[in-house]
Amino acid sequence: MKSRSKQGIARLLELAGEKKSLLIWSGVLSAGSVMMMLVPYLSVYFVMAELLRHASDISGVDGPYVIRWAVWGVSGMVIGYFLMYVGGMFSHIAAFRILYGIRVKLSDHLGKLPLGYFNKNATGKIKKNVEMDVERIELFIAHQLPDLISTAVMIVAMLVTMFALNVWFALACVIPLLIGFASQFSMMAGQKAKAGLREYFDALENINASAIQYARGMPSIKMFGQTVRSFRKFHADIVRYRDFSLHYADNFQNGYVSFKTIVLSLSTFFLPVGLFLLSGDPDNVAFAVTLMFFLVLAPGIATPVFKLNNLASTLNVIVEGVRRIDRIFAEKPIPEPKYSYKPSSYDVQFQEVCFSYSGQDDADVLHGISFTARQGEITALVGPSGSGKSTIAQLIPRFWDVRRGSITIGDVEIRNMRTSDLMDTLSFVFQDTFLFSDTVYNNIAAGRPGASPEEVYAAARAAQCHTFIERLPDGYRTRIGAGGLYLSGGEEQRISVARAILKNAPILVLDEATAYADPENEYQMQLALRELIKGKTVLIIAHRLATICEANQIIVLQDGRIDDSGTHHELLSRGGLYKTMWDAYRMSAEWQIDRAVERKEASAT
Ligand SMILES: Nc1ncnc2c1ncn2[C@@H]1O[C@H](COP(=O)(O)OP(=O)(O)OP(=O)(O)O)[C@@H](O)[C@H]1O
Repeated sequence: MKSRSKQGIARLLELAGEKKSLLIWSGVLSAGSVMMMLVPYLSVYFVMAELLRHASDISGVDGPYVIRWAVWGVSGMVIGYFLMYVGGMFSHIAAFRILYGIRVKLSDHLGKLPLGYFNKNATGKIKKNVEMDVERIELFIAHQLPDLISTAVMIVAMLVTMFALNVWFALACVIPLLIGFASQFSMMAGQKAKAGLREYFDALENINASAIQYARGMPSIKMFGQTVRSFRKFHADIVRYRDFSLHYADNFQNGYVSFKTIVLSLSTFFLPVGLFLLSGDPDNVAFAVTLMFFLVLAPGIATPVFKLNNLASTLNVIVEGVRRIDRIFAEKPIPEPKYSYKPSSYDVQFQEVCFSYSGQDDADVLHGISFTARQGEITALVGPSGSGKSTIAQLIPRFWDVRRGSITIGDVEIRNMRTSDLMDTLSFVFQDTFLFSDTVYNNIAAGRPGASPEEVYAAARAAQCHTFIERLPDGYRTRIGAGGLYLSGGEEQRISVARAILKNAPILVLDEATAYADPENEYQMQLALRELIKGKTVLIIAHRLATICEANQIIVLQDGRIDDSGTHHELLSRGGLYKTMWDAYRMSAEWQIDRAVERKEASAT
């Protein structure tokens, strides 16, 4: 926990771990490079001084001395560039290693978070944290950090030189500089500025989240003839971002303008001092040279000072970015047990399970659910929409943890199994199929890494998808998803069934697995599933009640409670909610048949 107290660069370095030495080297080399880059300035000074000293008799100039300084000047520049190049290499290597490290850590951590986290945080927001904030860190480490060091060193070196040459001139430069910085600093580093930056990040995250929602919702927007303005959230977020940015920039205006005016007019401050002192001793050549040197050097300090100012504001952005990345790391993963128990049998038992998505007991969507899905049997969950079927199914792989009660597999509470062990015992076919942007083959093979091609093809055959895959342009090598081919809902679902068949886990959860299948395919899939479920604990959620008539046990749910349970015939004979649902289902099926017959007769006449 101690590490969490670190912030900004320190936390970044901590995240960077062993790559710290590269950063230090890059800083040292950048500082060295800047020192070398100052040598040409010094050489100009000494050459000028020599020339002015012998202005009345140029033949008295020490030629070898002038040449020596010229060589020093050129060498300093060459060495400076070389050090800058090597330092840049180091900082880039460090930056990309850090980028890689943080991304791997983040994705690993995100993978362990309960699904509730993704519910609470929109995809766009997570994407911004994982992509933009991390990317900014790379930019900062690779370019801006060495720049920051070299700029700071350059300013210090220039100031030291100034003080060495003439304390009064130097003070006449430094005091205005400090006043300028103070006016900037008060605006940039105060609590108000920090809060502003936080608000700026929030506005940016909101825009990201609503932009993604906007793009995803495009079919509905088009379908219902909505305009951009009518997609209120996105529009409101854009307006909020604009207003906030303008207001935020406005706040800095006065400070920045006075800072810039002061830094750009440093000669206004030291020139009167210089002329006043020179008027008392007009023949002092050395003093005149120093004044001239200041006239060259003082405007030269403006560039690094502006740079330092910009980099300092970037630093604030980085600190806030790191804070947001840390916020993801601070999210608690699903707790893993110290020792993982492995079940020896695979009955799935719910005991008095209560659950709410928010964690609050007054928002429970499941109330005291108890049932056992036996190994080798099919248990079906039925009930009206929103009665809690999918929630029950998703508690088994611990997408969320129960609020009260327990779920056991065999004799092991699932919270006493490591996630990897729990996942090994489960195959899940979701209502909303998710396929990776990858080849069809890899999508199926994801079910069991290391499976042989024959096993992958056999799973595809069993899931009734081999034939349509063979017909795709590149067969199993066809890429699907973004940048590839799109499949129909039924095809996607059969590929996910093939994935589950390949995994061949002892517990199988099918959440509307045949929802998209047409009658012919549904029959084929039923055959495939019959093969798949032999000897396994099977939990099926189905709206089409015909597909679960033969289940060993049907659990009827209503409003998150078990209304009844039994076999199809038992439930029908009791005449409760199940019978009502069955009658409604039959009627709708008959209505569909009647409609089909009518259409056929109409087309025949
Ligand atoms: N991610 C979620 N966050 C908050 N509430 C949710 C979430 N998912 C479902 N719910 C709520 O939990 C309750 C049960 O939903 P669930 O999806 O389990 O029902 P279901 O019986 O599977 O419905 P359907 O047949 O329509 O899929 C509903 O009131 C729903 O609004």
